[in-house]
Amino acid sequence: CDGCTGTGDVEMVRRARLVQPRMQPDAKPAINGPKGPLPWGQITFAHTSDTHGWLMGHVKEENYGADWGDYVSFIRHMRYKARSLGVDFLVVDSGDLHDGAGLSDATAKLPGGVNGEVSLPIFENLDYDLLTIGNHELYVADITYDVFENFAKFYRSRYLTSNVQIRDPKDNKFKYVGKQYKYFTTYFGIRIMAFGVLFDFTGNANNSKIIKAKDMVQEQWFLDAINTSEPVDLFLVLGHNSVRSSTGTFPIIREAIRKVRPDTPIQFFGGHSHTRDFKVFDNSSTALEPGRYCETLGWLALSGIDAGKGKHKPEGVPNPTRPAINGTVGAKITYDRRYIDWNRLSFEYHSDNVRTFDTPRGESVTNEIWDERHRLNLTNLYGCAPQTYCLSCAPQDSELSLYPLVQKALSATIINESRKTTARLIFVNTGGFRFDLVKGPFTYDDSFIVAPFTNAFEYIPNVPYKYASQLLVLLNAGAPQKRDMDRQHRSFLPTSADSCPLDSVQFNRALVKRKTITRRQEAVTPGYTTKDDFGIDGDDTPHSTVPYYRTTNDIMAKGGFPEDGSDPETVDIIFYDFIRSYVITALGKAGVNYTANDVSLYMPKTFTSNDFLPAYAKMAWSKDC
Ligand SMILES: O=c1ccn([C@@H]2O[C@H](COP(=O)(O)O)[C@@H](O)[C@H]2O)c(=O)[nH]1
Ligand SMILES: [Zn+2]
Ligand SMILES: [Zn+2]
Repeated sequence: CDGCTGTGDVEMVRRARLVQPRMQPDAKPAINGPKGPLPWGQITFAHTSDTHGWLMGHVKEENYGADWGDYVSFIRHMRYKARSLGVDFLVVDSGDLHDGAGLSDATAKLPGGVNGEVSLPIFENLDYDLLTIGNHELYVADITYDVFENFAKFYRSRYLTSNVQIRDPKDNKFKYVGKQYKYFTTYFGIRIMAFGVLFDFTGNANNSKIIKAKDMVQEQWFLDAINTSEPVDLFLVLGHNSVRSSTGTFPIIREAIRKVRPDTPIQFFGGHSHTRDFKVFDNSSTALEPGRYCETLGWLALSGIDAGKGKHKPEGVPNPTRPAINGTVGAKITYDRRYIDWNRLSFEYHSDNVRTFDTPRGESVTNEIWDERHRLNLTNLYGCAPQTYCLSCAPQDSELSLYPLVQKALSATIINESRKTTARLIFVNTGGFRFDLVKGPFTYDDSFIVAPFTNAFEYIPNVPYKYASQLLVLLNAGAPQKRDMDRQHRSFLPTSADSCPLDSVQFNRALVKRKTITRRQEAVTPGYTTKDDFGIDGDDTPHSTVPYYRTTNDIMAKGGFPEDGSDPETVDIIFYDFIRSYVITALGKAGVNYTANDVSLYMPKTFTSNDFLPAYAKMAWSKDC
């Protein structure tokens, strides 16, 4: 496979932008397209969530290959279209901007750097109407402070954090990261009261505070906001908050608003569970959730609000016709929703703008992304993965799965020289692995895509084996450290089935960012197949379903065990700091008590959960892809 060097210089990037598609003669674009025009209502919303730094798009997957510049261009066209249709259009985001891709995460590894310091300013090229905070803005104190000092100040009254505060180091006082609420009137006259509510998250760093939803709804400022004497035609509640799972707190907010406003429409925009979803609460209250990782743009059209001078039924476009609760006669509010695949074909098609799609701002955002990709060395090659290892496309003990590879890599790389004669058991949470590891060049960028967190390897020395040997079962029976189990899942889908893994730099212009992607006519491709409260017709591009297998909370790797197969007397128990409390609890259940004072670092602080796969790739995989 020539050209698969996996490295690149600035010139190469620039040249790659100019070259024609380098497809195999028989390779077809692995993409099929939208089923038809989007619905537009009296007010229509474009909704992102859980972008996790994927602003470069999925460079190895054409179906999710649009970058942030493409999205900026798309929104510009859609704002124009809304005005010409005579309807309101709002663009909203539900948080989790960090942890998941090199563009956001690599800066934390630079001296004095912070995760997000490059990606957030790129994100800011989008003129969002409303945004809110996610839990990934709160795990690390420096990130929260950066969001408070820069991002929240950039979006000013549009960044809503109704229940999240930060301790400002300047005066040691707790302050809201953004604003608690926003009251505003849209261009066509709809009067809106908006909030931004994070689920009851508890894993935050100690410079922030999350007020539980049940407490927030009793606070005077909230009661004043929902009881305001100003007219409110529509409540908007953004929230990094699953619309369906039991961890979601939207029902609490809804109940509080409904007590004083029984009939006012309430529209929720959720996130966090990485799922495409639409939930109906009552006939004028529903919630949308738009998936993850710049794979989906959520779209919601809503009509029937008793206000404003915008059209309820714009001409020449599909209008929402469904009441929230199926079969309701005479329902005032009607809805429709769509989940748009994040690619150029979808964006160009829906903007009715194939020839002049790229706006100057969109082009410059794309250029900035690719310059930063180079500056941050994201295409640096560790080795060539001999196959694709997936998170959920196969049973977790299958050779197709990522987890046997993780076990092998942990055994080979997590060795403390001074302890190497002591047998060790290494425990990691499967929630720390976020995306498939794809066949071909495994780069610095891919290291964040697969395992973005920088959790330390800690240990408890010399634990009697009779207790340690029970640990995995107890961890997996205990409280989950991973994301909700009911998430929608999707595995990696190669750009074209048998194309050679092109140089990661060239993936962009050569395949993903071709000006106009040709629609594949003959068959649907694998991808998201969503079932929500409105049924199975929400996906904008129809797909066939991909297989999905669940995983356990944690997995275990071994090292340094006696060669004769006998059990050691004692072992070192090694684990990510992220799961320390679960390990201590589980050991207690096994019958032996330890505390945090018994825990110390096993590997240097600088060798984290993000480093062991690169270390393994360097030692085990060829560099000749
Ligand atoms: O240091 C960390 C932080 C998080 N995780 C995992 O991530 C999920 C939460 O991710 P969302 O995108 O908010 O759903 C958490 O449940 C952990 O599984 C981690 O492993 N290490
Ligand atoms: Zn997330
Ligand atoms: Zn989240």
